Amino acid sequence: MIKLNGSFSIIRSVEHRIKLLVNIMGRRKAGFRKNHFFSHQRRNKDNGNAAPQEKEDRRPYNDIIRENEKFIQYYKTQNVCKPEEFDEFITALKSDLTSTFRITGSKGVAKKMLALVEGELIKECVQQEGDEKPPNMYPLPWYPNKLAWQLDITRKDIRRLESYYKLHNFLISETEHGTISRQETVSMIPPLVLDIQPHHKILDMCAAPGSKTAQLLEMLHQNEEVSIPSGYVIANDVDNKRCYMLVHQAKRLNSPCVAVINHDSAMLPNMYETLPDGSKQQIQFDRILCDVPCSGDGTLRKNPDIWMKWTPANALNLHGIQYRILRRAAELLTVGGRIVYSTCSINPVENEAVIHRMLLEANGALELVDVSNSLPGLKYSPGMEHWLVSSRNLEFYETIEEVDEKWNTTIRPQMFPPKEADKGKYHLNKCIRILPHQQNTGAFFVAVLKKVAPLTKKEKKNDAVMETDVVEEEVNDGSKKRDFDERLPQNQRKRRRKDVYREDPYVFFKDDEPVWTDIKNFYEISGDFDPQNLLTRCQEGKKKNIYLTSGAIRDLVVTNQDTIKFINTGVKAFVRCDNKNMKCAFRIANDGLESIYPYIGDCRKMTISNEDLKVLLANNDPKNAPAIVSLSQDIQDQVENLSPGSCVLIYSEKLKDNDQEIPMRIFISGWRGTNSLRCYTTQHSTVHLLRLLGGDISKYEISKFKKPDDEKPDEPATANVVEEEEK
Ligand SMILES: C[S@@+](CC[C@H](N)C(=O)[O-])C[C@H]1O[C@@H](n2cnc3c(N)ncnc32)[C@H](O)[C@@H]1O
Repeated sequence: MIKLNGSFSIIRSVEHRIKLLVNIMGRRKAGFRKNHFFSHQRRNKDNGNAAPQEKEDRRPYNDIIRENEKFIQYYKTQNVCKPEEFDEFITALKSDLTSTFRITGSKGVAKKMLALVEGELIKECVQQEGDEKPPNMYPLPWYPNKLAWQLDITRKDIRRLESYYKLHNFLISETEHGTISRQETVSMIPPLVLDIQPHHKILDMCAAPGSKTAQLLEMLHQNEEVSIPSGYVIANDVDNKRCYMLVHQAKRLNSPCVAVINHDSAMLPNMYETLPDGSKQQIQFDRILCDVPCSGDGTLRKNPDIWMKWTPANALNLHGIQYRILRRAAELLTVGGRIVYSTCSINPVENEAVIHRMLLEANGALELVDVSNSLPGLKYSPGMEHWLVSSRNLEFYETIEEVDEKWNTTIRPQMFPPKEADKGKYHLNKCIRILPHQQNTGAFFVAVLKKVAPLTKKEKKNDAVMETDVVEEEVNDGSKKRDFDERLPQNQRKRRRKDVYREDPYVFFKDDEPVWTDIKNFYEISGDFDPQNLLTRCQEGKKKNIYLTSGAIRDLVVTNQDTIKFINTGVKAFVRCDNKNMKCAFRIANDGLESIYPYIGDCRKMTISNEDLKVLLANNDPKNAPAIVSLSQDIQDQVENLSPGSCVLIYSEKLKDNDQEIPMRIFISGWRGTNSLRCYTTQHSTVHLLRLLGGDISKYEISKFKKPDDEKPDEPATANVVEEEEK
């Protein structure tokens, strides 16, 4: 055992012992699970990582003392960075985090957004009057196509300083519209190294609030030629409330290829899919993200309250659940598939120790992958191959044999590093550890694992299967199909009966769905479209909204809805609108338009010019829709062939990229009235589109700092309407 400074290595007084006991008993009362793995319910809502926030700790961040002697001693002893860098490491951790965002959307839209960010945004929003040196704003070198940007302004300042209100408005409206994602720099890394392809079956095991799920979905939709990719993302979180944050994320991205589910991922039931011959087979995922719950000390810059409650015990308590989540992921992964394991913790017990334990148990079936080449320019430290395990009192141990008996329940043998002779076997140096001073970010840990062989059942020891044993389910070969009703272990079957499913049902269309004939005829939907992928959320009565899923998601929901708690799926494709002028009771919704557009007949499509679209956007109040005669002759000619009702407006532009031309196409749900034309857009989308088209957005550029009397906008100000949600 290595003893540090005496003040930490022993419990000094009887009073202290009593205090500790009372503390522990208090916690037990509240429920062990709640205080540990489920404590995210009380954590900062935007990352679910930080240590539990006690009531008495709630104070303004400025008042928080960013000191913790144990923390300093712990990481100094662990040698997380070179000794000469340690002060820089701590200084960086004590400073506030800067802001970052990613540009998303189709290639064309992203290109145009990038031009705005590089041009106007810097000039207008960042550089302030009289600023000699504007804040630095730069693209992250390792993120493809300059689509991720870091601003050396803190998120707090952007929110707080009046001079940045335009930047704040920009970030809010574009985030709500879905064209940018506000995401921490380091949090962008796991999806990048998962190497996603559009046909992949992807599982995001701990997904809420969903910034990485969003990134996974964007990557799934990378081939713009295909409106509905064959792959999908299953986004899971154990916390029911946080699942609805995932629903919000998924809604922004309008994908028919995502389902949100609500389970403890360490015990995620097997899921099944239907083969062409109608038989069922267990799903083996191609890619799995395990962004596990963690102590979150890598987020100290964003969540400084962690300074006050950090202790080595947090990591010891989390190691078990982190490992069990990773182990379940390894079971659900196909051979040849990839897992990314990530945490925003600096602690090797939550990082390398979990990976080492997994590699050891997998016995050669999993290998660490070196992904350094896919992140050019990223500064990081290689994974640690040696670390110490410390008690909550900062007694450090090299091996399990040294551990004092009193820590037997908290310090486990699997938390220790590989023995010197075995070091080379595991290549833990292939893990990536990002420290805050390396490029002014939060701290983060990423490991990429590849499954090279099926997991095998380990030998039983003393007639008892060890807790750590890995058992691969019988899967995938068709010959080993399991009785469908028996796929859950006993304990989960009981639990299922107790569960109350509050979600509305997912009612997929049948072949002869009565409303479908009208929709199909009115929009001249092509025969390639499978109406069975449409669903409603009500069994009976008038259908209000009709949602679309991909065929694979439909099969997943239908096949697994008895055992999987689906929280949400489907993108809104049609909305009821009982307008007597239209021969169909449903209008097209903007949300599903990108997916459904190729199937809609030309009879309901119109092309629209920049000028006409700007006029529609500036007047999209239904009572004030522009008269058709006030629009261009081209629009008037097209309208002649279009009966009143819902239609698609198509705006196209060709963007120059060196010698290449990149097409940008935007689809908007429109309404051809008897004498007028309008588009359906929310205020955020209106602002976004006007921005993209070079229109006037001055009436939306309202400073939230101005008192209502100073300025009376004729529409509510963007910044006042929606509060931002960041990760
Ligand atoms: C680090 S956060 C995930 C952040 C998310 N991946 C993102 O990028 O937005 C960890 C999440 O794990 C969830 N969680 C904790 N224990 C879990 C478990 N056993 N199974 C599934 N999710 C769990 C928490 O509710 C929390 O939302």
